[in-house]
Formats: sequence, C-alpha cells, structure tokens
Amino acid sequence: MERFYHENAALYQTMVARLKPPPPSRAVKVATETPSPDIIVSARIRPLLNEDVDAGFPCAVFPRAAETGRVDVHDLYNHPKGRPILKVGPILSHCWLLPNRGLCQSVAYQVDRLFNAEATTEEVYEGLVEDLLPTAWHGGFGTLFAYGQTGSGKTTTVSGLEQLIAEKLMDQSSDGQRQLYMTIIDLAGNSAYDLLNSREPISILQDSFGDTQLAGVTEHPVQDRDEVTGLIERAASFRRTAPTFKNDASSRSHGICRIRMKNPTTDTDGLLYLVDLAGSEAARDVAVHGADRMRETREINMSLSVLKDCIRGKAKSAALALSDGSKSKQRKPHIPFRQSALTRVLKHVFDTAGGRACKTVVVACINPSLADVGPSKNTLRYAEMLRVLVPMPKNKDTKAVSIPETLSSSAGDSVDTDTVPRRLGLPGNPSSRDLDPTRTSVSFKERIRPGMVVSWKQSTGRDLALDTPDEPNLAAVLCPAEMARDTTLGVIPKSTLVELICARTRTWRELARAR
Ligand SMILES: Nc1ncnc2c1ncn2[C@@H]1O[C@H](COP(=O)(O)OP(=O)(O)OP(=O)(O)O)[C@@H](O)[C@H]1O
Repeated sequence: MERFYHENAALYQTMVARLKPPPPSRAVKVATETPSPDIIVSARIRPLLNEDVDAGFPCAVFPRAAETGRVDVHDLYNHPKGRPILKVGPILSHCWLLPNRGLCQSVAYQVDRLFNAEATTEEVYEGLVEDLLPTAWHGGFGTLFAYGQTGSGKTTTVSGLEQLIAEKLMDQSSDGQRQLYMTIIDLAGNSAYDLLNSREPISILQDSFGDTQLAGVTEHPVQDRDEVTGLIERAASFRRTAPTFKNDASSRSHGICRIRMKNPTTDTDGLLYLVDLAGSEAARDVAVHGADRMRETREINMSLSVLKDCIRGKAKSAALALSDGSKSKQRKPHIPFRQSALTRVLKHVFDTAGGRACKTVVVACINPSLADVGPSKNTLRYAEMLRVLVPMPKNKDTKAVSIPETLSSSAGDSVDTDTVPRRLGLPGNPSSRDLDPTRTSVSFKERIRPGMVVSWKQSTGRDLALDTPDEPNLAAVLCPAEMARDTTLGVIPKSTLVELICARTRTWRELARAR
C-alpha cells in the first residue's frame, strides 16, 4: 500500500489542491449536548518529519481553520477501473467537489481540542494538563492517555508534558505544600515491571477494599526538577520496545508514570497518571511475525479496546446522571475495567471511590504523512468513539436569578450580549446561537435553551409572534428555557422572561460577527 501511495503522491497532491471545502452549514442547530467536562478528547498532529518528506510522502491530515476541533483526512483509493481517486469515506456529511470527477467525499473527524503541527508542547500543556494538575493537587485523580500509531509522537508528547509538569510542581507559588512521589511502570500483557528498579517484575493485586495495589513497586520521593528528569530518563532506558515497519524502537508496552501528591497537613493524597500507550498498529505493521510478537500485538489491541469501552462507559454514566437517567429505568452502563491489566491498574479512573474529583484527557497522536493515512483514520475514529456528549447543564436556579438593575431594558442602551449570561449568574454562553426566528418553521419557543443568548434583527412589518417590546431592532433576548417551555406556543409573556434587551446599535449580523 505504501508503494501505491508513493507512486501516486504527485497526483494526490494535485487532487487535494483542487478540493473545495464544503460551504459552512446554514442549518440552525440548537446545542442540547456538550462534551463531558471531565473527559477531554483531543488530537495532536505531529509535523511531517524530514524523513517523511525525503521519502516523498505528502501531508494527508488537514485541520479545518474555521471549525474548532474538526479535521479532514483525505485518502487515496486504488480504483479498479483506472486512475486512483480520493477515497469515499463512510461519513457522508462532507461532500467535496472535485473538478472533472464528480462528487467525492472526505472523512472528517471531530475532537474536543485539536493541536496542529505547529503547536508546541507548552500549548498542549496549557490546553490539556493545566486542569489535571489542580485536580490531583487537591486530592483527586488526573489521568492523561496518549494514544496512536507507532511513530505518531506519543512518547514525545508525554515526556515533554512530564518535564513541564515537573517544572510546575516544583514552582513554589503553587497552592499549598505537597510531598511528591514518582513511580514509573511498564505493562506488557498481564505483566507489570518497575522501570525505576531495573525492570523488576511487580504484581497487580486487589486489596480487601477493592483497590488495586502494585505490590513490590518502588516509589521515589522527588524534590526538584532534575530528580524528575533523571527518573524519566532512567525509566525510558528500561522501556520495552521492538521494531515495527514504521519505527525501529516502537513501544510495545504501556508506560505509566504516576505522581502521588501527598498533603502533609491532611494526610490525603491525589494522583496524576501520564500514560504512554503502546502503539496501536495492526498486526501487519509488526516487523517480525513470530508467535510471541503476534500475541503481544493481540494483547495490546485488546487492552486498547477495553480502555475505550471503559472510557465510554464512564462518560455514558456521567451523561445518564446529568440527564436524570438514574430516576428512569435506564441501566447504568457496564464498565469492564477488570478485563485488562491496564484498566485494572487505572481502576480509579473508571470507578471513582468516595466522590473524589476525576478528570481524564486523551491525546490521539497523529502522523500526518500519507503513508500513515490508514492508521491516522483509525486513531481519529478511536478518539471519536471516546467522545460521549452529555446534556447541557440545566440551570436549576434560573427562577431565583435576580436581574441586576444595570441590565434593565432601556431604549437606546447598547448591550454586550456576550457578558449578559455571566452578569445574570448563568453558565457562560455555551449555546449561543444567532437565530432568526422568522426563518425557520421550528417554533422560537422550542429553540430556546437555558442561558442562551438569542439575537436577530426584526424585519419591518414581520410579526415575530411573541410578545416583543416595542423596539423594532430587537437584538437580544436572554431567556430561561424552563419558563419558555411553560408558555403557550408563540407567546412568551414578558413576565416569564428574565430579561429582554433592546440594542439599537447592534444587529444580529453584527452580533454574529462579534462572537
Ligand atoms: N511534536 C513533534 N515535533 C517534532 N517531532 C516530533 C513530534 N512528535 C514526534 N516527533 C518525532 O517523531 C518521531 C516519533 O515520535 P515518538 O517516538 O514520540 O512516537 P511514538 O508514538 O511514541 O512511537 P512508538 O509508539 O513507536 O514508541 C520521533 O523522531 C520524534 O522526535
């Protein structure tokens, strides 16, 4: 396959250059779901390396400039009847027009946060780890998984983040004092090894409370950044690797770095885990197809599959809890963490005891080279499967919200609608949409969600079928959904709205641009 890509690299580049991005969707959608705040699924695209360029492979992964977290992957399809064409993906939502070739489709993937090839490890740290660290610092669990095909940048990402974390932890300005202990282990199949003790085998046991214990592991107290760096380097020299077609020293085990943060005042501790997962390559990419190697690949893929089920199970439980599913008869999702050593060691991530805070971040690492386009699609598909959307938080206190006098509707006031929800004590502005109520058949009332800022320009002479103020250039309405839902169709009495804001100076288009 690599040869096919290589031979058609120039044709591929011409076809990709001619692709026209799909026009922005005009459909009006109301966001009722949001990514879980406790599980962030991200992707990091590493730069094309000199060796990729020298080998003649172009880039096949393209983040969309205009859409956050969206990335296109263009594959080449060896058409049996002639010249190769860009492969038709299974997702039909994005049809791109290719001149002289009719309609062809490209596969688009969505993640919560996307880091392109120019992103530095510092940016990844700021985007992903800055939230994990306080969670562990204050007695919770923070876990980061780096997932991806061999050579996609997992180890580079994790070790870079470890250095930055070490720096941050040693920063005296941190909130309170903690004693720090570091453990680094290696999981190969069901066996575990202590990488800070010459790769001595250790046992994964369950204690009488059901907690997983790593029997025989050494825990190293660390006091400065150099100590952390020294331990990371020592662990790397003991990491289990084996050659694959893509990487001479591919990680064939899961590397787990655990930093325990003990609060000497309360005698409690929080845990930060950084997990550099084994390469997710298919069996065909393994250089030596011996029985041991094949079994190892099977075990790795099985543990990655169980990990996916566990992360999804946890996210679905969270979604169920938020949608009041526990009150209904809906069954709690099964989280099969006992099915692999990896998920047993990380049991607390999926089965949080005592209501301790738990945040999880997944970084899907991508090699953008056309030679790796198949594995990149698999990695992004895996990342998408980990994304479970949860219902938007309901604002239970809406009725209790008092309207600050500064927000009262006075004709002639210019209103900054972006700050309105915050000023009313409502959650951010997550579902803001510019909705022109005169353009769709869905009733205005049904499209309103809690905390949403709805803005439009009323065309002259059009009846909005709601109790609007006299102001013709009505620009923004902030409305609590519970109230809107209770009203009769088409009429939202003023008394049920938290606030009607008239802004003479900003039309809905201006507001959209400003946002
Ligand atoms: N963000 C980056 N910027 C520059 N080079 C990178 C980046 N990420 C990875 N690389 C380079 O890509 C190559 C592969 O990276 P790395 O070893 O981290 O991959 P990996 O996914 O851990 O592979 P494996 O699973 O086989 O261990 C290395 O040469 C590394 O220097």
